[in-house]
Amino acid sequence: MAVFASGSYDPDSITKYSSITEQIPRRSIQDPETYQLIKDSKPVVITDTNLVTSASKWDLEYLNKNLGDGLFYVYTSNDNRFKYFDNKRAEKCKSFVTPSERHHVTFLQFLQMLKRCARTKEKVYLQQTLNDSVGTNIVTDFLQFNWDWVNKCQAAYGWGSLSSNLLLIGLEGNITPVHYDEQENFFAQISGHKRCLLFSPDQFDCLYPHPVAHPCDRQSQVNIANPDYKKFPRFRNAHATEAIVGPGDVLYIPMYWWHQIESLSSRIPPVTISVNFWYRGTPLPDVIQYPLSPQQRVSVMRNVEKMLAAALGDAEKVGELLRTMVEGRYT
Ligand SMILES: CCC[C@@H](CC(=O)O)C(=O)C(=O)O
Ligand SMILES: [Zn+2]
Repeated sequence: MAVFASGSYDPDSITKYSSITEQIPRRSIQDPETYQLIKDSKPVVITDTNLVTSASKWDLEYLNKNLGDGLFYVYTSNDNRFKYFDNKRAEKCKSFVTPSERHHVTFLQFLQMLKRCARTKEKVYLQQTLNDSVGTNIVTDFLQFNWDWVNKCQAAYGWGSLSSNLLLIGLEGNITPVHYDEQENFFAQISGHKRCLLFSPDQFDCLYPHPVAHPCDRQSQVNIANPDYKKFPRFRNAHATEAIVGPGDVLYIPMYWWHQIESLSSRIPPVTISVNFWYRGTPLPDVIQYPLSPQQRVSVMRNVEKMLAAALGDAEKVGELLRTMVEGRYT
């Protein structure tokens, strides 16, 4: 494997997908278009926010010294895909095979797992909400994030409160497969490069999410690297927009936008480090404007699935009822 200069990535490590059609714009915080894109709930890479500059010194050694002796959620996967699943639902769903395994370990144990991956080809992904168990140096770095800028954005767009900052430490090749979140997200890249593929919320019908009651709610059933066009024919019509983010870049992932995030390979640094900023969405407007936005349609579909599961007393019966309601009547 070639060694790449620090801070670069191997362009050959980028899987070619047919569904990519355009690039996500890269803009400065000085550029008014940046704020128009965010206002329009459109993705944009903001290149000079200094949002997490205080974390640019975060590497495995510094984090091991300063993250404290708390426990961290670390996922292991036999392939390189880390598809999110709801642990509680997974435990209730006997037929569900977990796509990865969740471990609760110290940072030192995480480093040992990383070392083992070099031998076993297993993949590992630390995904931990930053909490008050971290050491004082990390608290200092955290307080030195550019809160002035991000708080101004939160207020300007009427977003809800910051729900969490998730620390992500991944290996080259790690993939978080296509899914959407019900939160606004400033995704800050600290170390290494990640390739981000985004699909607009109006492509819900091309991306076939699992049922809302399923452990993989919000996750697409389509593996975009090897789509099953028999089961998911409309994926042929999907079109993605792409960005490669590097240290200092902040990608705005609007709420309900589908995204797949891939850690690109480089040798220096051996891992990718990111911190996301998840904000609760804007509260519902007093007066609903019609036609509904694609995001509002997704929210309505989610509520219908939840309501029917509750009304029937069994989420497994929702599909049959919907087919009875629609087939031959609403087609
Ligand atoms: C568990 C969250 C993973 C992250 C993507 C990634 O960096 O792998 C993401 O999907 C998000 O920030 O919304
Ligand atoms: Zn996400």
